[in-house]
Amino acid sequence: MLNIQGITKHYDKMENAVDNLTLRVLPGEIFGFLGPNGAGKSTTIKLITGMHTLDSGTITINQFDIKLDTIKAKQNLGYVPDTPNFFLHLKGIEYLNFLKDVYAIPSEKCEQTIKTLATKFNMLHALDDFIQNYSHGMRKKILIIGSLLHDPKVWVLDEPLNGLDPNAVFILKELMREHADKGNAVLFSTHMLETAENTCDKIVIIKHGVKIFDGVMQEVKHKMKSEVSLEKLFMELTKNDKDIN
Ligand SMILES: Nc1ncnc2c1ncn2[C@@H]1O[C@H](COP(=O)(O)OP(=O)(O)OP(=O)(O)O)[C@@H](O)[C@H]1O
Repeated sequence: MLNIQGITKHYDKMENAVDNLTLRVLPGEIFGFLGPNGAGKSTTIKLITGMHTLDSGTITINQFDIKLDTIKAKQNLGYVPDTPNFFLHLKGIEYLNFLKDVYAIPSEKCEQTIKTLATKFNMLHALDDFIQNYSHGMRKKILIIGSLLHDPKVWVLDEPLNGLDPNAVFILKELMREHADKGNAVLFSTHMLETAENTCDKIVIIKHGVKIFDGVMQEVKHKMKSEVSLEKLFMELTKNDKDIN
């Protein structure tokens, strides 16, 4: 459903920020995207969204190529950026209604989704306030709500857990599971390994833009013949630069 094939991106530095990366997120899967600071996670996610252009490789979102069929690809994508400081001059409800118009979502359906999600995230009371006056976590929540209004086939979240309170983390994990269980694909980046371990069906670890692990925890445990934690695996892989996959 999300198909990333041999993508490469470099900025002005000599080395690639993302280097020949391939990964697939299938319908029904939650994919955890891990890696040390500067590994290339946000760059990859921005390539998926079309905010950055690919040097080479292809990305398809529900079979629509982000380069060749940009509008359709974006219609199938829900995106939560890592920094939530957007549309600060709008009220929460104005931002959500703006998205309703952009994605041409029927009003009744949209209102219902807003009500359901805002209630879950304890944001109903804040919808008439300006986003500028929101806390970091509230800004994150309004972006999460907005990213789901059009019921995207592929939901991509860049460090969504940062700044959320424990209740919101719980709700978000539930929403990711529900969204995947409806046959959609979910990919999120995080440094919170314990959450990744208990939320994700599969994980990929990258370093210097290169994939160093891609698989399911059960496979890892089997391969290493021990009950290894994701934290231990991560430390080992990112320290030694070894590809055990
Ligand atoms: N706009 C940019 N211009 C130039 N270099 C950039 C830009 N954005 C990212 N980079 C570089 O690309 C590399 C990958 O950065 P990226 O933000 O994708 O990493 P990340 O895995 O998301 O890191 P973190 O976990 O710290 O958020 C880094 O070396 C970074 O300095």
